[in-house]
Amino acid sequence: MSRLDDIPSSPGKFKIDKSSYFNRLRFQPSLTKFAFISFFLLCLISLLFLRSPPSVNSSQSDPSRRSLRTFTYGGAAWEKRIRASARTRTSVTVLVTGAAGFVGTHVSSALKRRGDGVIGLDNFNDYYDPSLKRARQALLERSGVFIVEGDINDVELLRKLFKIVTFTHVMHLAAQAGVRYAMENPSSYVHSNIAGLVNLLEVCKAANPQPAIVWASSSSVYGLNTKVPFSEKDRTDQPASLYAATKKAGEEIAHTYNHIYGLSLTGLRFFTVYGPWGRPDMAYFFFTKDILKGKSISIFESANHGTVARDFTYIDDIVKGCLGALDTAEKSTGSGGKKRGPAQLRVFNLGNTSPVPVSDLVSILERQLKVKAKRNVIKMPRNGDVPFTHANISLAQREFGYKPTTDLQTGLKKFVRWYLSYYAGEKKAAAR
Ligand SMILES: O=C(O)[C@H]1O[C@H](OP(=O)(O)OP(=O)(O)OC[C@H]2O[C@@H](n3ccc(=O)[nH]c3=O)[C@H](O)[C@@H]2O)[C@H](O)[C@@H](O)[C@H]1O
Repeated sequence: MSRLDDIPSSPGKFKIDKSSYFNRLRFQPSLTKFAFISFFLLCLISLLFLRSPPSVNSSQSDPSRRSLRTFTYGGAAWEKRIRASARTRTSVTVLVTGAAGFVGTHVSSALKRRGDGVIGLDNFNDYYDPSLKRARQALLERSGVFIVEGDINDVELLRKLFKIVTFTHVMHLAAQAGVRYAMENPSSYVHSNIAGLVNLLEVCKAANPQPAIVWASSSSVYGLNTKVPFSEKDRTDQPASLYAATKKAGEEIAHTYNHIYGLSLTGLRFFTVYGPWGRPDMAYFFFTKDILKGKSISIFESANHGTVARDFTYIDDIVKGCLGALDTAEKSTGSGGKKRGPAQLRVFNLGNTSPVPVSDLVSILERQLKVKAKRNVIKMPRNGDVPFTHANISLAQREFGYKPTTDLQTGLKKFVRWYLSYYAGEKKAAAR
């Protein structure tokens, strides 16, 4: 008879006779008992070892998982810095995720300037040059904002922060940005924009009191819509990129957490934000770099030589919109994971309401930089881009007086001034 024949055909019939097993054990000599206990302890230790978290600061080689790095945090000095940064002269204390990012830095700085308590959180990933993020961090530190290094997917860290500080608000700006990069690294979008959002909302929902949450959605949710200007009431079910799809998913997830847990949630659909301390992956930024280097730039055109245009929005206008949304956010109604009543759920466009063709953006840069661009006009690749965006901002105007005041010419002038001085400074530092 083979050993397989010992196993009954139905697993339900297979029962270990525990009583006889333990009875047998009881009557063994003490040496056997000792051997058994030692073996048991050894197994337990091995199990604990296998389940222990990865070593601190271990970096992952898979680029899609680069932001899963673990971080060192904790300790009295760390908590002291958090408490100091959270000190408020108003009644508002905000956790800003993505604080070392472009919008995150500007918003954190504005909140701190007006007296709010601000704690930043950022994973400093290498989607673009991390030294720029470090420079933004240094800027914020000088104004008293501490950025905790960590990932929004780290539930323990989030819980710890909520234990140390009573946040009245969360300004959730951490995300995997960029429309075209989604084709290169799709999982990073799922990781940050979906899993990270859910993780954060889970911690917020369980907090007592629950904070009100304002978060970054995107103009890209309008996808292939042709009706302009884009209004919040328009359909958003034809995203052109995975980035857009994850932001749209975020809006649906927000609905769920509002409905079940009473979280107050406000999504802001940003329209191509630009300005000083901006993102190097965005066209206005790398066009500037390439024009100065004498490299050719690709300018996309849509079908039949159509113009590709964007409702470029200056960072200071976006910051005003973020603060307006935060100041009009009502309190969440739940506590400790239980809903106590209906809570606020909002979505706003934050755009400039005047789309500009990309070729005009290049002409403005040429004038500001005093260098002629080497233009290479090509058909827009199928890369997730949409031909145009145009915001209707009447809702944000009505709700919190949102009124953009910076045109592209003025905004780019400020950007170019910053760009030249920032990179001249970097060159000088490198030469030293
Ligand atoms: O509003 C948003 O929600 C998004 O805004 C931004 O996306 P976009 O509006 O696509 O900005 P950006 O890449 O600067 O391209 C600008 C223009 O240049 C064109 N473009 C681009 C590259 C190129 O080589 N040539 C070109 O013509 C291109 O076709 C486009 O017309 C953010 O990156 C994104 O994270 C998200 O926040």
